[in-house]
Amino acid sequence: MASKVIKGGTVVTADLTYQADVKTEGGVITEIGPNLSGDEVLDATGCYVMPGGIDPHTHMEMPFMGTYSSDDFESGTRAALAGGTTMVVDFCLPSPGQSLLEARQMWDNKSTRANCDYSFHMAVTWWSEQVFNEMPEITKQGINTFKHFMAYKGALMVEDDEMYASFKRCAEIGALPLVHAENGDVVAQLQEQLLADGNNGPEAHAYSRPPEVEGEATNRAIMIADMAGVPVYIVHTSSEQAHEAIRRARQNGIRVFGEPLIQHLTLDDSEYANKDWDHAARRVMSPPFRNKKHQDSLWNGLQSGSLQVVATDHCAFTTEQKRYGVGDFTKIPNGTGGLEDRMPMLWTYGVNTGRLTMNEFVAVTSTNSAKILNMYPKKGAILVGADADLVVWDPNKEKTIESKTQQSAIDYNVFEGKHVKGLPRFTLSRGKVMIDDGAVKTEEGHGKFVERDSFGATNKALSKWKELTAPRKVERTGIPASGV
Ligand SMILES: NC(=O)NCCC(=O)O
Ligand SMILES: [Zn+2]
Ligand SMILES: [Zn+2]
Repeated sequence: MASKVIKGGTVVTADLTYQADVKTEGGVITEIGPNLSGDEVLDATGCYVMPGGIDPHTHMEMPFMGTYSSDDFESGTRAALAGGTTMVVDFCLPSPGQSLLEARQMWDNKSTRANCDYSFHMAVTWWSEQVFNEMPEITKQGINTFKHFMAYKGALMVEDDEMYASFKRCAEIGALPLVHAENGDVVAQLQEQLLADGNNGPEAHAYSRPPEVEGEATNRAIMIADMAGVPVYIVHTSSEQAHEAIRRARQNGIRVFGEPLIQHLTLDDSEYANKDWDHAARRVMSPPFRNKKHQDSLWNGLQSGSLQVVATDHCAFTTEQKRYGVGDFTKIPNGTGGLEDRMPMLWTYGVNTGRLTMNEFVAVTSTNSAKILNMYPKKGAILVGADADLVVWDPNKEKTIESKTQQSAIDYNVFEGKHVKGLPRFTLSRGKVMIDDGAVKTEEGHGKFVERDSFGATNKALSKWKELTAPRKVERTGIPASGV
């Protein structure tokens, strides 16, 4: 591949902002500095050159609620690149009783179509000696994160004893557990009651998942992880109650990460009151959208560092699929899209409003994920030797989001009508220009699997600490004779 120089821009990383050209060759960054030359020049005048976005939470072609999410690895990663995201981390989802290795194979087959690099989390959807035995093999295959669902009773949900066993296994093999934290038993009861009362519309989805079910489960997951001696990552943190549990734990020295979604940061629960059934159902996801108080809490968490990354949980269903739930909200496939819009929306509502600095933006959209998931500085960095996954960000480029021009395969967009200012001029995946001033030049199959080793920095630090503070038998002399 010919060398390229990104010229005349301002490099923005998680910790620095400076003027420099960036040269790429063979898919990696080879030089950073003034007046560089190369075979091809990309004009970055007036732009910020940033590490490409990493979305740590997506679901392509996910088998869920009797259907499959509609974006596959081709359309999903095309949408990602169009919005400045150069890597996604998707979930291998074994069906109950299925081997983890077999599920991995299935996701390998689907991901051959990816336009950008990707990695996988492995879900623990059932528990047995087989799962226990296969977990280390999965980490040897470059997957160091295991997802647990505390919700979706009767489907993906695991019980506390299973979660504790799996967390302990994660601690042994240096893996990081991820948790969807909602109290699935309480949700199931609330769903039943709402339906019995004739509350069957999409708004009842939100009523059945109040912030308390999330706060309780988040706290429980954190406490169980701490007892198992492993750090924990809470996905789609949407409420003050969940954030409060994370914040409190972090202040007490517990290793926990929190991941808000761009949807929860920028869209609120008034959407469910819309008179149009389709409008409300299209926004059904778990946890549901919250009110302004919760949104403020999430923004504050990103700013103060108690929440670390912004994801999408991209899991896109068409209107036709959402209509499976007409007359029974519990059958509306849960999930929303957002891959193309995460970076522009966060820039517009975060950086342009002063809630986030540009460096904080890079941290929460890219670098923090790379560090937490143990792939830094290959990903998430602008350093010599790092992969040339880059976005040349034009802070003056604007558009109104509309589904008719989006890359995603679905027929609507939950951000429809939002005006964003700040968009990619170029998006590069390992040095290849994929988005060129709005023109999509993606290449199906270009994406490669990114291996992530186990025993990341946080696992190492926590296991050392747990060893140091483990219960120890007190050795005594002169023990009195038993009283019996
Ligand atoms: N979030 C959601 O509603 N759908 C995707 C699956 C999940 O992450 O829970
Ligand atoms: Zn979830
Ligand atoms: Zn998800």
